[in-house]
Amino acid sequence: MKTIFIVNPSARNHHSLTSWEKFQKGITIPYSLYMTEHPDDVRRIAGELVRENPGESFYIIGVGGDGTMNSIISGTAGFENIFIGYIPGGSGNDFARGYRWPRGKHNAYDLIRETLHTPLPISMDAGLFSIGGGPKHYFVNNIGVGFDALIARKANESWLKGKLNRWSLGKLIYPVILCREALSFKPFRAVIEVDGVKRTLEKVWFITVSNQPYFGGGMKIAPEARPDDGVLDLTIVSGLSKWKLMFLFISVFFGKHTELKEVHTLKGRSIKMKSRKGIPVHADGDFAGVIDECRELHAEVTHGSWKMLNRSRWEKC
Ligand SMILES: Nc1ncnc2c1ncn2[C@@H]1O[C@H](COP(=O)(O)OP(=O)(O)OP(=O)(O)O)[C@@H](O)[C@H]1O
Repeated sequence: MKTIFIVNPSARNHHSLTSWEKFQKGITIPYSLYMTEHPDDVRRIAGELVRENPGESFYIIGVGGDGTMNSIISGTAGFENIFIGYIPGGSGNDFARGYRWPRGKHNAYDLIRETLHTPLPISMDAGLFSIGGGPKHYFVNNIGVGFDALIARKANESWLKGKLNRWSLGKLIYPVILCREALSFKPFRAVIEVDGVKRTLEKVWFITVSNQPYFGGGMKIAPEARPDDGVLDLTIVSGLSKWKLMFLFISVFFGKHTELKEVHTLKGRSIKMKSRKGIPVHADGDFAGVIDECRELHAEVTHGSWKMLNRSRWEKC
């Protein structure tokens, strides 16, 4: 079993490299290190490892945030002998929350070391999506259409996120942008199809399709979602007044928003979505495109498509 660390030096607005350099000094297990410049580098690295070491198994440990874990899982899905671990180093780290992985670097490292000689893999799901019949991409946490995608996009573009990340306060950007954008956002009509059943929804703020419960740095948007159950969880927010949006924003941290009459939940394996005007889409917190009448979103679950290296935290529940 070989251990490979794949570090995204640009996570947490480039602050992850400095914290990795400090952390690296404490690693006692043998490992190889790759710094990636682009998300696509991971597939090339995984391909080379598997070709050059036939029959060998690998622990691939991502170091970064949710975008980094998306790139690691997208780049390694389909390789039989790859087991994925994580050293959290991003701004939001919802991957750690949703996959019951330690959020502290040192605890995460201990968990990886625990299974070094006796792997305890667990198969996990991912989601696949495409827009307007374009290329398919993976998501590991969730995709969102509407207001949440708008917030994610504005937050990633904001100069303030970089400044806040310097003090590990990056997620404070979300309430700031939410208040600003809520004033001008216009809810939209959407047509969705879940496992073949069509519905037209009016005055939609956003629709999230989740593989695990968390998004936006700790908001429990899909409290019932499990990344190993073979289904995706939809959270639909529609017909909400602007003042109630603030209430929803607070209650979502506790997963209580689903009790509001404006919040509906569904489960499904195959989802289609379209809307009349250009509505933004995010995948794992990164802007992924827009949907409209001609550009439909398709999402599906890929059950058990990758392996996480330690199942011990799932056995306790
Ligand atoms: N393996 C990779 N190598 C280089 N860049 C990557 C890699 N994976 C993702 N990226 C890019 O780096 C950006 C930031 O990475 P990431 O999302 O991991 O950190 P973050 O935004 O600080 O954390 P979080 O998503 O948890 O809030 C991503 O938006 C993506 O474009």
